[in-house]
Amino acid sequence: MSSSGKSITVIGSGLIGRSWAMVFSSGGYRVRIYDNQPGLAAKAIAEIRKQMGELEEASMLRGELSSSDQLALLSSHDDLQQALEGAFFVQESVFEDLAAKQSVFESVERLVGSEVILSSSTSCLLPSNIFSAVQTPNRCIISHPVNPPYYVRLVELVPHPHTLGTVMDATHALMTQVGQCPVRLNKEIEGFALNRVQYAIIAESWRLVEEGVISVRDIDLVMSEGLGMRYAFIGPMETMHLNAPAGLEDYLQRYRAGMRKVLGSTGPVPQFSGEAAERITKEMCELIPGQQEHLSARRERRDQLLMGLARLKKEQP
Ligand SMILES: NC(=O)C1=CN([C@@H]2O[C@H](COP(=O)(O)OP(=O)(O)OC[C@H]3O[C@@H](n4cnc5c(N)ncnc54)[C@H](O)[C@@H]3O)[C@@H](O)[C@H]2O)C=CC1
Ligand SMILES: O=C(O)[C@@H](O)C(=O)[C@H](O)[C@@H](O)CO
Repeated sequence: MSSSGKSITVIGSGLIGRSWAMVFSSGGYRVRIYDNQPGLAAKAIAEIRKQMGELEEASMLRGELSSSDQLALLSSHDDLQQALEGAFFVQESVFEDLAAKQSVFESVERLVGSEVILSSSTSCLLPSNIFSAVQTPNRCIISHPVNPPYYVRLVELVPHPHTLGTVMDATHALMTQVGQCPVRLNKEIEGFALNRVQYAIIAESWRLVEEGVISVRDIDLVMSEGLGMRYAFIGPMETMHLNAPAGLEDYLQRYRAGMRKVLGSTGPVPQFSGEAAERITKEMCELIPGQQEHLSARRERRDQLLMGLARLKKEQP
């Protein structure tokens, strides 16, 4: 898929809209950014200019083009029709509010051809709800990024019940071409995949802290120094596979009872409020300033871990 001369419109110039603009322009696409708050899209470009300069300075700018060439692809617009001119793909990134998103897509559909792909960045809203007022939902899709999208490249592609396979394929190709890592969901489900897993982890972590089983600091270490060190490089399926030299049945034989006992005792979803919330916030404010020194040690740990995982794979039959 060539980007030359092709245009993408980003609607909403906040944290995610800016990130999308940087990602798409890194792939050589012309990007028109629109925000309904006059002047905000222009401010977003000024912020992007600053970020791209810093990234280029640190040799971390994505794509083949220089920062000035990428910036030349960006334009800000306070008029929606102007922003949509020539777009083959529209990425909505307005507030996580169903009515706001429905209204955006109603307006957009009146201004673009039926072949233009309409995509939402929503974290959790279902496509069948977001696009409920769209006359031609077969060109609609969710492209859910993960914060910060410029560095965390996963994009969940979630179809509306009527989304065409060609629209899923074209969006997958676009996201791959701009360097993201798209995954395909075969149907819509609350929370998609990433947030279903993320919220399950958050719920159990919250419960263990709220019930005084473990401290705020230590539950985060369970993730950052334990599961996260593995999950940064291999997923849960590969983890099971590598943890069972005698095969998955062997793994399940060993852990099935334990998994059932643990999952059976996880109980109702926590309130996510009250004393635990205050305690977590207080402790995080005390902990975070000291975390910077960890980051510098990460690279060495990462290389050691990759070596360890490579050895695990080698030992596989
Ligand atoms: N913040 C995060 O970590 C992530 C957010 N998302 C999703 O991305 C979307 C955007 O999130 P953020 O960038 O964090 O929000 P944000 O609040 O930073 O930015 C939203 C922007 O949209 C603009 N806006 C609101 N209504 C508009 C309209 N009708 N037309 C044009 N512009 C409009 C606002 O002026 C604002 O600049 C949400 O759906 C969110 O759930 C997805 C993944 C991660
Ligand atoms: O965590 C993320 O970056 C994304 O999964 C999101 O969609 C939102 O931030 C979400 O987690 C907020 O609940």
